[in-house]
Amino acid sequence: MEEKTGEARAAAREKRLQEKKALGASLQIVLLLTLLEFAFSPGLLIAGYFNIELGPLTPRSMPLPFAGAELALALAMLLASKNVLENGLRRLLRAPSADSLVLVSALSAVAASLLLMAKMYLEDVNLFHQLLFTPLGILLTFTLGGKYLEARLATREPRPLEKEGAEPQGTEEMRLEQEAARQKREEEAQRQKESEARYQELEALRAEERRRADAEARKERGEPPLDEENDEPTQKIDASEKKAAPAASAPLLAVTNNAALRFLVFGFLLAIAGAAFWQSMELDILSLAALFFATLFLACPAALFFAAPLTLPSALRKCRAQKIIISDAGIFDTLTHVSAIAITKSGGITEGRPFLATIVGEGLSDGALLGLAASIENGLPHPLARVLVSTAMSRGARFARVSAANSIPGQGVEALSYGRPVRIGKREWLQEEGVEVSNSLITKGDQFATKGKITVYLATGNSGKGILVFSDEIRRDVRRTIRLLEALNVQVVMLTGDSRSTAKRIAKEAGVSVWRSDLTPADKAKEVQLLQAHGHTVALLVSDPQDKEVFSKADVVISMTEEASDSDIIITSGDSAYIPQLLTLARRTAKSARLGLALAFVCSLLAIALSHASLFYLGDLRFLPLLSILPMLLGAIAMGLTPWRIKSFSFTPHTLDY
Ligand SMILES: Nc1ncnc2c1ncn2[C@@H]1O[C@H](COP(=O)(O)OP(=O)(O)OP(=O)(O)O)[C@@H](O)[C@H]1O
Ligand SMILES: [Cu+]
Repeated sequence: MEEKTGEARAAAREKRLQEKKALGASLQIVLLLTLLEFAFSPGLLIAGYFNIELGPLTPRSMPLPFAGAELALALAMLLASKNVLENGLRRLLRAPSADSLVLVSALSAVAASLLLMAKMYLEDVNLFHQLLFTPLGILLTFTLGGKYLEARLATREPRPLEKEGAEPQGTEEMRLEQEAARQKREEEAQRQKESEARYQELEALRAEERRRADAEARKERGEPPLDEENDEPTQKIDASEKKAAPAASAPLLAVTNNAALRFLVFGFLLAIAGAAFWQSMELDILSLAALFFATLFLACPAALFFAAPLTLPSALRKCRAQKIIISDAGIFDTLTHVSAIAITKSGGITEGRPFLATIVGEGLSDGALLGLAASIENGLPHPLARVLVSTAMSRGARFARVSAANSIPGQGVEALSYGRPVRIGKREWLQEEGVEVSNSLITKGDQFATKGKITVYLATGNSGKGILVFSDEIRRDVRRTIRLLEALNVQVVMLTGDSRSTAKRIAKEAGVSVWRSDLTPADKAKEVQLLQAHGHTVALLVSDPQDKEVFSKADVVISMTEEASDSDIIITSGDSAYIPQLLTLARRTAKSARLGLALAFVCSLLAIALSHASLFYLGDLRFLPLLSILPMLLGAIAMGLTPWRIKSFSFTPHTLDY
């Protein structure tokens, strides 16, 4: 599984930047060589056509030396495009990519031209104007140019939102809040690092113990002791993976690679069919072979490489206009495949702004309960903890002295107060820890839970002392969003760490039919993986930027707050209705690209048909170079016209519905 951390993204970006530089350099060289090639063949031919006497420079009198010079230029071009061609070769037999298509096409151009040169030499005819070296230069220029534009698109920084200008009200407050949140996050990160270190120590100790026990058991059984280094194999795998040749980055739209395979197969079929036809017409073998390779060359639409740079920017612009931040243009391709979305309850389904609704005490006053709870939670980053502390402060509850708290993710928190353990969290967890919770307390708690409230139990020693009941409103936009998602055939799953009863009620109110409750963060990650195991491409809608574990598993991470800066897509307006619309936009983008490719391919087919017609009616391939340059241009133009489907798309915010 690909890890989607900030570092991995930065590394990928660095790689793209280097690729871009290399592509830019190759592009310049190939462009220069193509221009030279142009001066050579069409230039000299036109001069000859107008009877401008160039003496020894006229290809009519000495075609072969000129062809040789052109060949030399063409070989230099191939050398300059080495990276693309090598990459194409590497993938040709395993999984042909767009680069493989270019490789086959480029070599075909050279092969066809060499055959024509052979014919020129053997039969003493002048076929100078049929050579495919200039079209080859154009093909390579288009390829490198498109790739360069794509790399530029991939490395563009997501533009930060305008800082100045009309700020919505309460921005200052929001900024302060965010600042505070950032500080909290940093503290939390520090704490997490410490606890991780502790955990690793513990793991190491446990592993040591296990090894020792293992060794002893073996000794008893009289088996020879195992090698100590049992984690060596994994290291070896790592090393070999690193040694593998540096593969080029994936294209921004996978559709280009998928289409390339089809073009390749079609090209071969057409070339074979054409050759078979002319064989029956008893065409000489050299012409036959030249035609075969020329067909292969024509079947490759150079527009393939313009698919991403010509269609994606309009989609990205649409997003930017709605203040949707897209971290990486490549994520659009993943979006087109999204078939399931996991939504965390707090913040995704509910507002994510819980408030303390009621306190149910048993043997402790409400004030004492609140004070004790707040003292334990003091300084913890959990949303419930923050609410407890601020509520306790505003109500003037007295804080108790407690030891440092130990929080268990998805369960609760424990601390020591006057030597006695005090715990606050889920009922099941408390009971597992040996806490007695009275039946009347359980009944009351369940009543609140079935109403969709979050119930947190507090216990001192091993007796339950009360329940803190939190309310978190359902988002107003969520029902519509879920309906829209289902209309797009996207499976919606709600994930929550809360209890079954609470989850059931919230899910029902929001219109979510599939939900999973009582999940720890690790369980949430597993749920995402389970969906993937069922063949889904999974988007994750998160509110809590701390759920790193789940983050790294999902294919796309969407969030509705800028706090979660690690996510792939941030909908800053916080309107969840944009999510289904984003999926629609992505699907349309892919469709546009596919349409453009289809048009480009039609241009190629037309060129192939015309070249056969020319052989049939005129008896030679005199228009071959023209017939190969024109479809490339037309294909690229067609590609540029397809984004009209994206331009007609517009986001409709949820509020318009009211
Ligand atoms: N610091 C805490 N204080 C009190 N209860 C806690 C705390 N941490 C976890 N819990 C208990 O565990 C449950 C799940 O917590 P978790 O943090 O996994 O869910 P969440 O992120 O708040 O909500 P969701 O999973 O719905 O997004 C909470 O509802 C609460 O009962
Ligand atoms: Cu081509």
